[in-house]
Amino acid sequence: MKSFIAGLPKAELHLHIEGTFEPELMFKLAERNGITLPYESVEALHKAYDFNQLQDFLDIYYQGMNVLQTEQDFYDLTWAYLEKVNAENVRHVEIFFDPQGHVDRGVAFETALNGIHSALQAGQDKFGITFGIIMCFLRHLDEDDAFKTLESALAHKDKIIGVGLDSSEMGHPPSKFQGVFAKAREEGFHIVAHAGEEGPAEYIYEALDLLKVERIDHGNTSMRDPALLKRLSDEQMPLTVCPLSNTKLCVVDDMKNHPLPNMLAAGLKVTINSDDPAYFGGYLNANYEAISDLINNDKENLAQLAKNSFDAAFISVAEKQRLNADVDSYLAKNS
Ligand code: HPA
Ligand SMILES: [Zn+2]
Repeated sequence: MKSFIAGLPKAELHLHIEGTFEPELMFKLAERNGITLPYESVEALHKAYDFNQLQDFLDIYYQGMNVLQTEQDFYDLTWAYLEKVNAENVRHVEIFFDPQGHVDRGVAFETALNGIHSALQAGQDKFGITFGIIMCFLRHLDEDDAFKTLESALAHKDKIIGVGLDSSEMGHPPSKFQGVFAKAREEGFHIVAHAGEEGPAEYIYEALDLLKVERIDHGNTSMRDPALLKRLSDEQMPLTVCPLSNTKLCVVDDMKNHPLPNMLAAGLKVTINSDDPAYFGGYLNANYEAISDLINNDKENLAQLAKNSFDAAFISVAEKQRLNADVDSYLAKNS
């Protein structure tokens, strides 16, 4: 099944570029920028990746980000990710970045954006991987700060396709950001939000009704609310599910108890994603491999998840059809 997954054409729709920062590259860039990391070695840093909840991870994630200083750093980070996913037959990526995580420590919005964007453009030219950039608001900060961030983005609509919401979920419901998301919609950005990773099903309703999202990032706690499940299924609202993230952050206690099969049985449009692969133990194919047993190692089921990733992407209908046809012909040749 590993080789079937490896060759399957697929898209990644839930990926924080700062979460692809591998310890080896972090040490290299720290040295280049004259920064001393609070860890002795790559191994010591790896050992710190032991999380009981989302906040444990976020503390380390924001610390790692401090190393990113120059446009070249953001380029190198993004390029390393593209080389990985190119080897995994990923055909399209929509990646998050956290501008406030950089601007608040004196790194300009444009430094981060231009570095990420030019690497993605180079990846499209060299590997044919198409892309979109989604900027996320940090929900532990206030809505004014998010408004300022949106203001910065308006000059870069050619590079940013959407707006999302991430960071510490509990106590920071989507309703806190209703105004800034209304403005982002007016400005024509696509809208997504993390909801129901740790937070209650109520936060998923808020993301749908108040932010008017086009996809839900995670959405695990919808499983506790049959009426919400029915609605998500009726609307075919895509969920960007992240299996290795879920076990690493203890959202799910064990992969064998992952809700993916129940989500599919409920008729949800589920996609598989890696979230923060440098921290959670695997890139996109490893996430497909992690859930393959749960869907009976059935090639059609795996192919359906890949097709869902194209259906849920912010690309044209013609592109979706072309990419889905690639999945169908791959399945036909490899059944
Ligand atoms: O998994 C996540 N959840 C919330 N915020 C995040 N920021 C990076 N990764 C995550
Ligand atoms: Zn995420």
